[in-house]
Amino acid sequence: MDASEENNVKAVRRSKEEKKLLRKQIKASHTLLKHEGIHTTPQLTRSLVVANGGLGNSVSREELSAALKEMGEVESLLMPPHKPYAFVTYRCEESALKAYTHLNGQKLQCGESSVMLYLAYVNSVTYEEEASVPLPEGLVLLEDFVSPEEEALLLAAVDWSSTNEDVTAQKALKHRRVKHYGFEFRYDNNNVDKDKPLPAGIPAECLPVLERCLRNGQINVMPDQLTVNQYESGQGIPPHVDTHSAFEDTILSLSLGAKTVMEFRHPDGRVVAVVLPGRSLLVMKSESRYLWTHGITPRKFDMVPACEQQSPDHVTPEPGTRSNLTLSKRGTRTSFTFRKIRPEPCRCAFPSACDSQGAPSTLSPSTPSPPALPCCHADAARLEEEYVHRVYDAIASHFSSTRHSPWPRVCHFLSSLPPGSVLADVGCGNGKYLGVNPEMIAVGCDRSSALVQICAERGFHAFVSDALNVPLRTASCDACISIAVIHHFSTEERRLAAMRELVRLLKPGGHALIYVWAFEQEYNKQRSKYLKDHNKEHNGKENLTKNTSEDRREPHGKSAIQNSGHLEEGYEPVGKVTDGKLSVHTNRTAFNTQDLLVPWHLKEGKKPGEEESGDGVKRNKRKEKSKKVLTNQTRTDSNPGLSPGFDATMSPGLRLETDDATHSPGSKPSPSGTTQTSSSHLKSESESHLTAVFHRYYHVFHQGELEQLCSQVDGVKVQSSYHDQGNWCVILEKD
Ligand SMILES: O=C(O)CCC(=O)C(=O)O
Ligand SMILES: [Fe+2]
Ligand SMILES: [Zn+2]
Repeated sequence: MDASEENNVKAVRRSKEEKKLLRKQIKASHTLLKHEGIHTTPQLTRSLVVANGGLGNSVSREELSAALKEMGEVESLLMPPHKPYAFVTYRCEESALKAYTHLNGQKLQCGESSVMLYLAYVNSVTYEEEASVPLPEGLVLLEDFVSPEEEALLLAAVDWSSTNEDVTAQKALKHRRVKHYGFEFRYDNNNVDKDKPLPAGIPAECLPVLERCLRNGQINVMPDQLTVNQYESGQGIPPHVDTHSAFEDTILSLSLGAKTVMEFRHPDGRVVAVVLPGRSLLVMKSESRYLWTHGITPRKFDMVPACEQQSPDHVTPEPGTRSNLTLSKRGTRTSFTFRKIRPEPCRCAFPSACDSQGAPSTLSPSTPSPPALPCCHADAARLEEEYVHRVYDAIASHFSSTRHSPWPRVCHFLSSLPPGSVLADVGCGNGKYLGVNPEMIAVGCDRSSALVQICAERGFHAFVSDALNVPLRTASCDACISIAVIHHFSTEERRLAAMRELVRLLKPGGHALIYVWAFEQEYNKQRSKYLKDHNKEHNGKENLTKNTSEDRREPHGKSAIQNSGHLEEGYEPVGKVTDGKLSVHTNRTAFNTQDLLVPWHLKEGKKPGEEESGDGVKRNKRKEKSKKVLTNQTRTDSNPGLSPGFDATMSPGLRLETDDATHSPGSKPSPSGTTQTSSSHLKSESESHLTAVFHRYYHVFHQGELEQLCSQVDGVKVQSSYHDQGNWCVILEKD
């Protein structure tokens, strides 16, 4: 080939790449318009939207900012929380042009992974910032309360290596380790034995700090109880109210070491995230102490204001409504929580949260009533965000640790695909189907970035995507699978849209396999494993039986679900949507409604590292463990519709690196305030466990419903349909 031929080939290749880039860019612009209402323009302007360069893609402000600054002087960089895009405005158009030319279609390295950036000009940067939420009443954060020297002294005062556990009641909880001084706080009854002081009182090193608090008026009596919590990155404490009957009003929490974000939740759904820097003192009094829950979501990154000096309170509304946020990596944090034992019953002004005044244990945060079935697209999206996406992100690692047996009939479908077939697994979870047939090219996507991260760690190709809008070319796949995904869409319209999207990806003649959870758990006189396991539970497996029955009468379930004082209602299996609200299903029982919330329990109290991700041996071990301790819904590999698990997110061995969003599923109010229910709450449990209950939304399909849905999709026919262990399944073929 002579030089001119070579140049021609290069030019052709270049133009092919350019075309490809253009296509991708158009697609990105289209998505921005469709989902976010962002209009891009072909005209050169100073502002650009950077698709894939958002906090929602785990891109940090620093990383993006560094790349953008290389192109010219940046006037502003707006990174809306949780979004997969950012806006940049340059001082002049030349810089914007340079950024467009050099960064569009280029990879940005973020941490160990990279994202492909697509840039487009915008006429205006339209992102509505909401006013920041005030701190809960009675909450005060005092920064730099102790000096670095005092911090070192206090940290050194805690001897974690001590084997004399009786003295300080040291405990390795699953999500953190704790030591108690003065009195032990017992996680089994969420209270203290007031007549059993511990041999070790509050360490002398704390006294100067406490005296300062007395002098400054933060407290008016000397505390006599100290709990030291130590959190590694990825660990947390479930949302709770410190038991009223155990402790007096004021609670001091001194943060040492790495900063973290503590979320405060009001029963009306308001959530305030407070950044606690190292060496700061948090004073919780009155409403913030008695009524709001406080908790730390277990994750490895927090969203914090990008410019910390600006905001003395470090308050960010949740879900994030400020755009000047960045990701902050967590490190080890040690907190000293000082409290005064309460000798008499509490007579606070918050009886709904007061155990002395008849409310359930204070560790159960009060949360509002469950959501109603959505009546519009926006409501549906919010419901799914709260009751599907956040839950899966929260349970991702445990979910993954219990999902290792691929379903035989799904495997059969995959194995029968010819070598070289391109497969898309939409809603791939931990990727358990991506490696089934090594002869094919399999790519997965999932709405949960935490699960996608697990796929990546396992060496699978996966990306974060909503099933309604998969960024793959039309007709690019020989086969698609959607296993236990479509039942999480809360309107028929959205279920249909998900199906259409799946079909869009297929080549003519391509096949899609779809599994959804069935209303009919008994079919052809055969009960599904899901129901059968219920029987087992009633035949002697003691701790399982206990879990099941607890599900039914768990008193705190009540407060989480309906927030009233009658313990028996609200957590009963409810046969229909009552007063417009979704009902809560009782696990391992037959369904009696199609749209429901399936409770799911996260336990705290296991030893750290018990569930590590890793090889098959470890996984098997985990499975054994799981059998012993998991609550009823955790042994549900027999049904892909159920995400099993005790708390995985709090499991150190399985923590994910990219948990940017806040997570405690259910912990945030929806932006509109229409779905205010928390999808998780805490209950106290015996055996030193704390259990958080999560609720996932499901629409279980009646017989024939899946086929009926398929019939509304043009250009595809149902090749076969069947019932498989409590699921309705179809294989579609594209015309
Ligand atoms: O770590 C903290 O700051 C809070 C600890 C806490 O809430 C507790 O132990 O009750
Ligand atoms: Fe607390
Ligand atoms: Zn009280």
